[in-house]
Amino acid sequence: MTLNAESHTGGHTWKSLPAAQQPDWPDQAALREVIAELESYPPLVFAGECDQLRDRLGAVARGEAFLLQGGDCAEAFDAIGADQIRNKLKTLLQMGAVLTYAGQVPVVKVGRIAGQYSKPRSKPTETRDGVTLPTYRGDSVNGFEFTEKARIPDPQRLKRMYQASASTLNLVRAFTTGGYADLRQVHAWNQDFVKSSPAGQRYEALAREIDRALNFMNACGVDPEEFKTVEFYSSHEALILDYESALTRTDSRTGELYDVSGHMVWIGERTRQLDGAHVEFAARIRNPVGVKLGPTTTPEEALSLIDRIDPNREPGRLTFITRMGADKIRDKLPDLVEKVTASGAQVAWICDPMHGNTFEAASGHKTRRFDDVLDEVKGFFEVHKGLGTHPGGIHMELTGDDVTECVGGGDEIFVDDLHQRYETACDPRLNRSQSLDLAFLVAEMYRDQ
Ligand SMILES: O=C[C@H](O)[C@H](O)COP(=O)(O)O
Ligand SMILES: C=C(OP(=O)(O)O)C(=O)O
Repeated sequence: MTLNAESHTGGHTWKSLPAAQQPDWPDQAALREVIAELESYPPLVFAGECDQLRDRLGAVARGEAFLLQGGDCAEAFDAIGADQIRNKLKTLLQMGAVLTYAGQVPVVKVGRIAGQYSKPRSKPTETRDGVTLPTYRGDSVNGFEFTEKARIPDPQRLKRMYQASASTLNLVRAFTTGGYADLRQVHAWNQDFVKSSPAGQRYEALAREIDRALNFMNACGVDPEEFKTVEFYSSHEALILDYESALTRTDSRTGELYDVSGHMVWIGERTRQLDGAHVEFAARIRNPVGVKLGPTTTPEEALSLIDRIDPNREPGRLTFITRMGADKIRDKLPDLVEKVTASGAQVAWICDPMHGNTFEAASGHKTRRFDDVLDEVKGFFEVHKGLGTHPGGIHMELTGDDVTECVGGGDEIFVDDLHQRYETACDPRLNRSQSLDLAFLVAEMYRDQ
């Protein structure tokens, strides 16, 4: 990987195109200084790791593996302590164990982590008690606090985003390769949880089965290295192009551009304009790329996105993350999948059952019903079963903490409970128990498929 001056000018074709959802940085000189500094920082991930993830996602696209992608709606600079990161990872590892064992499918694990600091918003401003301020756009841009000062976009935050991503990724790498993620730890990931929750108890029963299987293999003299570490990748929305461009480098092996801020990046529902900068950016980098598709997406748009981002029809290069809403998925998804499949493209189809199912509770909290989330996933599986295509995975907003942000689940949270631990900076996340409930139900759906 080299830092090639050329890559910051000639190759960055997206810079001349309109980019939606960008902050109004008030101090352009300060922004330029920050960008120059970011350009001198080392990569957070290596191009070879991105290639490896593209291969793994190729297996998902071919129907040989399942993608579990999840994490915070918005990571926060003040939440990068070891416990918080470990809790998130633990939840994803537990979900991965459930899907692998109960679903009997290899699971590709990708966090919404170590870079998910930027949020596209529906409105540019927010009004409280007659006071109107710029909306919060993620810790990479401005502060969550509702004050004039906090809400001014500050480019220094882009450096903090890099630093927070680096610290998080460092710990994630340590946890996933340093023994914590060893499959013989399946019980340890559940210790603080088992007694108090039905999902934890169900998980414990599964962990005992995994243990027996491991003991059996051990007794047969088999103790594969694959069980001792976990392959885990980072991902985030490539939203703030000043940041992503500064972290886009030319790979010395191939001369190709890679966004080295994360292994996989995705383009959101609000920034996937075919003539916009984000799609051009996605087309130019070699990382595996996701694109969110909401209910208004036409098959023609999906096909044009494929032509732009995956012209060589390379399985693993492009992942379509559909987020239709439980009430629309059965109507909207079939036409998309049918026409994309007929075109010969082999994209990975992933279900985001979160973003189409948000509503505001009477208390003013943005929330989601667990049952709607589940129903969208069910619809996703039904559509793919009907068409004979592969339901490739799920994309979740979740946390390892016992928050009360989404209603329902086995350990039921009611609308009146929302205020108890409502901690998200933007959208409501499934808590650990709801995440595990969902993993068990998805594993059943996958096996039945
Ligand atoms: O997480 C996704 C978006 O940033 C979010 O749904 C936008 O939320 P808003 O409608 O409150 O702006
Ligand atoms: C903003 C997001 O989703 P979408 O683009 O699908 O609304 C997100 O996943 O954080």
